[in-house]
Amino acid sequence: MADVRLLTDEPDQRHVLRRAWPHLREHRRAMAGAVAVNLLATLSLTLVPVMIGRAVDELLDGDRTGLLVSAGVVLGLVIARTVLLRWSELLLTRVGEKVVHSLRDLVVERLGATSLRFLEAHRGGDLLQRATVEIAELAAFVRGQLPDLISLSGYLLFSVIVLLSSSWQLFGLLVLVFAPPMWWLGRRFRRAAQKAYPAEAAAQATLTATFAESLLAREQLQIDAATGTWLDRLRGDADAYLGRARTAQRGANWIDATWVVQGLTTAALLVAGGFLTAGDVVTVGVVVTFVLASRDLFSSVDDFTLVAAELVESRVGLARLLDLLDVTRPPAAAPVAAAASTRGLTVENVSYSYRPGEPVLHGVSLAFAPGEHAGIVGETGSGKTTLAKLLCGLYLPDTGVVRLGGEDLSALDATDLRRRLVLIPQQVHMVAGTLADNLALTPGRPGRDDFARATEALGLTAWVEGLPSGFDSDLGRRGERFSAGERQLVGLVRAALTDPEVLILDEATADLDPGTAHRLEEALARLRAGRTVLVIAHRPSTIDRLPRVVRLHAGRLTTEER
Ligand SMILES: Nc1ncnc2c1ncn2[C@@H]1O[C@H](COP(=O)(O)OP(=O)(O)OP(=O)(O)O)[C@@H](O)[C@H]1O
Repeated sequence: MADVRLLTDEPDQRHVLRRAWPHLREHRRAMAGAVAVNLLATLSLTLVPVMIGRAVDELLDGDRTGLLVSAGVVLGLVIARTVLLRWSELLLTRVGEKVVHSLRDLVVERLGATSLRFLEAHRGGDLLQRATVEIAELAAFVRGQLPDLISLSGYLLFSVIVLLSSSWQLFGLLVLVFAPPMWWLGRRFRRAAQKAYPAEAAAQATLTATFAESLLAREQLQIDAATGTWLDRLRGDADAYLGRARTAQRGANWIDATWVVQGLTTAALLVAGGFLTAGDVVTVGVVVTFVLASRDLFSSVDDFTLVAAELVESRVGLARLLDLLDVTRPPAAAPVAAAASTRGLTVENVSYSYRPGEPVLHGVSLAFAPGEHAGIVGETGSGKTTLAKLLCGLYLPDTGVVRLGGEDLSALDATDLRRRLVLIPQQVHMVAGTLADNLALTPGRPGRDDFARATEALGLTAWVEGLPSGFDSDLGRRGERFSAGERQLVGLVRAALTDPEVLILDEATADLDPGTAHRLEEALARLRAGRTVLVIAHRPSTIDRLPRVVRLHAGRLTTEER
């Protein structure tokens, strides 16, 4: 089985910022500016208790002028802090949004370009969760908590400098009474959170995946009266999620114990301050500065505890996002082997398995000349669709090689490949919108005139004109207003717009009405000229018309029928 790197439910949390740095690098100037303004705002806040302490001393000394100056400085600091804080929040939000935006674009780009095998190996809901919910949470964190987090870090740093220079004795006391229990509580919280939050995120992704799958399969579940069983499964996932969310919540309870530590510290500062002022070691103003600053410090720690939970969650989300970006990173360009001298499309000793040790194709070798028209037939499950996907490079073979014009498909540029080889699957997928919206999903961004030219060339103008609003006909959320055959007509028009060297049509197995079957045959006959056309044929009428037919049986080529 060809290697496919898989996503991890609970990816490594270590060094997430360092790993995210390549995505942040281009924003580093804007980030540095925003952080600098934020730190200035924090410095203004840190100086307020110092000025109040000085004002208290001036009041006790009867120094009115000094008191007025100090009061004016306090006012100035508060105003400066308010203005600077708003400004920094604005800057941080702006740069944060830009980072999140570019991450989202990158995720969409990577998922769009990643291999079919990778997509099939993961539950759609998990990818959805990483590409939408986790990015949205990251954006919310950037808007809501990131400015607080930077302020808090700055505040801690400035407080230490200011308080240490005011009184080393009171500072020592503050450190002794406050820091050890806070460190211990923080450690308990971190330990609990490190396990609980990734587990909670993984359980949430599982629940999203199960729910997304039940929506897709809703019709089948109703037909089979299996909704109840499925609901049990959904309930099981929901219970698992709730259990993990509760564990995460219990971890957060450690944070509440910080209140007791805060009370103890204030009491200790007041008592020690009383003794120190009585012995003329410090002034009353310094004690006031310490009590006020420690209150600010406590409220910062409270804020920090709130932010800490969000921080851990965002870190988990970021780690899951980086995991997705990591495993979908395009491989380094392989050295291009010298082109073999073969022409057309060749399959050389190709094997493929979806699950290790269970090959569905065994050493298949085939060659289709340029301009050849051939059919691939075989019973259900014989490997026709798998072969078609290998032939157009959607899967890479486990062993062997598929070449176009002598070049290994895996060495071709992805965009070039998609232009040269087009597959029309049995079930052509449509997006919500009009026929024009769906035709626009073709390389080269074709417009109305191109649509008209392509339908004309395929003899489908009358068919389009017969639709309620021509190219503007609404096809429903997933194109459900079109039958399987009509969707294949859309696929053929898209193929005509792409103009590939090789066209592979996996014929729809659903019964086609005679009108649609005739249009498909006619359009395919017109599209044939000058290109290789391979049809995975199911209908006897198609098989009868094919000049060459190869047959697969249980993943092996059996006979060339003509
Ligand atoms: N995405 C997948 N994951 C796992 N197994 C798969 C996948 N797609 C196909 N298979 C298995 O591979 C085998 C070949 O399937 P494939 O669809 O290629 O056969 P087929 O000849 O095209 O069948 P049909 O005529 O019914 O379309 C089958 O056993 C099928 O169950």
